Amino acid sequence: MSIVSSDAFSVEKHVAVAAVRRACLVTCTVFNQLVRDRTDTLSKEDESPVTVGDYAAQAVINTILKKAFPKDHIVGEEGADALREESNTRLKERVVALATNALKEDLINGGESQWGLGAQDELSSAAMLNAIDEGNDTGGSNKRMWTVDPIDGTKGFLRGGQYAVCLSLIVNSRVELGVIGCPNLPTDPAHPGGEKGCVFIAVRGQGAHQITLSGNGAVKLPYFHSEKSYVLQSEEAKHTNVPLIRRVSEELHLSEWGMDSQAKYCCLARGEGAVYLRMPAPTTGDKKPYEERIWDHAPGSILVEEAGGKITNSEGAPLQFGLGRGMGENRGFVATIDEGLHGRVVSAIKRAQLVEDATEAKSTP
Ligand SMILES: Nc1ncnc2c1ncn2[C@@H]1O[C@H](COP(=O)(O)O)[C@@H](OP(=O)(O)O)[C@H]1O
Ligand SMILES: [Mg+2]
Ligand SMILES: [Mg+2]
Ligand SMILES: [Mg+2]
Repeated sequence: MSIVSSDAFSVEKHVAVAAVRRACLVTCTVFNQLVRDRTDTLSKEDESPVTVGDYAAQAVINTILKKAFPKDHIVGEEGADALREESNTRLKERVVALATNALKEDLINGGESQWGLGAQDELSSAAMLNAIDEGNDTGGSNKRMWTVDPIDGTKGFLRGGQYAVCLSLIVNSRVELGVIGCPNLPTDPAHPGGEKGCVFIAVRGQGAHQITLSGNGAVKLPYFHSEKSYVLQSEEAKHTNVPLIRRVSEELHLSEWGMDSQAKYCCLARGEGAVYLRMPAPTTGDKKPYEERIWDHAPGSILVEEAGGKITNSEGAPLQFGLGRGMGENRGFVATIDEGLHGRVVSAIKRAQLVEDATEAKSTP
């Protein structure tokens, strides 16, 4: 029999919160200084955007993780190859400067340990790029590994909407800890125009909490009850199956709420939404559906579970975090706080898929 003490993963939690808060210093600076005039953004091979903020935030998080837990593996979204190209020297210099500043800055309410760099410490450009590349682990089932998504919802970030800095710890395929920073999310759902900036923290068996980005307070999730019942879904139509979600929402009398990033999981966990629903976008020809990545769902999934909710794929099966960087065949995601509603959503999806299949069969000559 294993005995788990109630403060299991306590050091990991403090390190993860410091890493996410420091990474948020980067993303807020980048948004205020750079994104507004649309500089320092590259397109990745899949045409998704990556900004100076994605690179610098991953450098900050990985530097802190490697200092605290040198033996741990890291599965991070970004890699530093593009920054090593001569044509991107200016971008590289900005990344290094931004990451260095965020690692040195005093973290307000950072507690005893700031998990940053001392004033005298310097990291070379090469060391910073190597830190980004520490995130190139392939993932897998029997290891202790962190997932890092330095900016989740990069498109939301670029349009001044929701985005999230996301970190999780997975041990032998099970998510044990998740920390999500949402700099643009109101701290109080009852006052959407009020203070913004939240950090969400979940540890397996210890519940889920929200603190402010400046490190104040701790509210246990869920704590809010929204008057309307919302289905939270991607703002980006290409990331999901919009017509199918519409059918499910209509059947269950739920209102749709489009939002970028894992901020959706956070809103669900605190009680603002009823369902998080994500279904693979329809593909044409032989093209396979998009394979989801572990860093896009591991932190959000533990947040929902520790808030008392349930998350599975659209067929009611558990999510797979031990297959590698990807999550295997994409069957979508269903998360709810209310367990009874979860089953109703899974059934409604089945019915909506039958209608979808019948419509497709009719239109195929
Ligand atoms: N075709 C697709 N289907 C589903 N998800 C996709 C996708 N293309 C990219 N994504 C992922 O969707 C994430 C954003 O999710 P959401 O739609 O909930 O805002 C992106 O994270 P990044 O912004 O970190 O790249 C990216 O990993
Ligand atoms: Mg991306
Ligand atoms: Mg992401
Ligand atoms: Mg990202």
